Amino acid sequence: MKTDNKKDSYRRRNNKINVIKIGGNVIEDEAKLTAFLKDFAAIDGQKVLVHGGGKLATLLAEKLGIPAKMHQGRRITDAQTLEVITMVYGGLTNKNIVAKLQGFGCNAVGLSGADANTIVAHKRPVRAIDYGFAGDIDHVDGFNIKKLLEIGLTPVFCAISHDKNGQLLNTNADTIAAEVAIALSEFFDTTLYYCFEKNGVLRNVEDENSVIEKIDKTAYNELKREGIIADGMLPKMHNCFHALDNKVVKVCIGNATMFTNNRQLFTTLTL
Ligand SMILES: Nc1ncnc2c1ncn2[C@@H]1O[C@H](COP(=O)(O)OP(=O)(O)O)[C@@H](O)[C@H]1O
Ligand SMILES: CC(=O)N[C@@H](CCC(=O)OP(=O)(O)O)C(=O)O
Repeated sequence: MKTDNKKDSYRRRNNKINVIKIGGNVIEDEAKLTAFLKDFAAIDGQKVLVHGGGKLATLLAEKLGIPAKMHQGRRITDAQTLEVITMVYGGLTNKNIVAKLQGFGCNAVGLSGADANTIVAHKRPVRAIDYGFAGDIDHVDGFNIKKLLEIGLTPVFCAISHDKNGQLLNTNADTIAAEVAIALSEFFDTTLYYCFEKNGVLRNVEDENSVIEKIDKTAYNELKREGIIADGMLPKMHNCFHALDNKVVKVCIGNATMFTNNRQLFTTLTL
């Protein structure tokens, strides 16, 4: 109890942090990605970026003759696919993002979960589906991430974890963002933003003006039942509520332009 009070008062005194996840459709669009990174660099205070890149991995794998296999939005990651995603997420995408952020004056450091032992996972056990080298997170080292922030660096995570036994694992970027936000909530008041190409959770996925501004758990279940939330939005929202259930203060889903466009609507999740 004593330790909790100490942690809480440390958090209240100092610390707010934004954990921001950017999705694959924005990453794939050079102009949109650059605009987003410029906005991200300009955000005041401490921040962490988590990026996906699933779309680019699919494109490059196919160019190499490795067909992408997905099940319920998760990539089935065989040994060859693991090589591709390591090159794409940990290499090309992560390093490009870090270089662009440096160009915008943000001192970013690119990380996979193996770096500084930040994200430890285990290979998902084979049940009905064998996901191959897909990792389910066991632990995020919020303390090590805080250390990087304290020396003025902005961590930029790709969607790769490791098993502490020499094995890299592919882990969904939305899940990484939620677990990083949860781990940092031990030290900070944490807000988690999921940014993508749409304006938020939409009542009609074809209509960008149909943003649902607030969704609580009851509304979430109803929207699922009505089929309004589907596909990639299902695991994303599951991650949102998981974060809110675990001390993340605020969770929003919105367009990658939401940080500079004051009139932009977005969705806020509440318990
Ligand atoms: N109600 C909804 N509102 C917005 N997007 C939705 C909705 N239902 C399903 N989607 C789909 O979910 C996708 C976002 O999930 P995903 O592709 O996993 O995101 P990301 O690009 O962040 O990885 C959107 O591109 C959209 O096609
Ligand atoms: C296990 C698993 O599915 N990993 C994801 C990681 C990338 C990701 O999440 O990218 P987006 O955010 O752009 O979708 C994948 O390989 O597609």
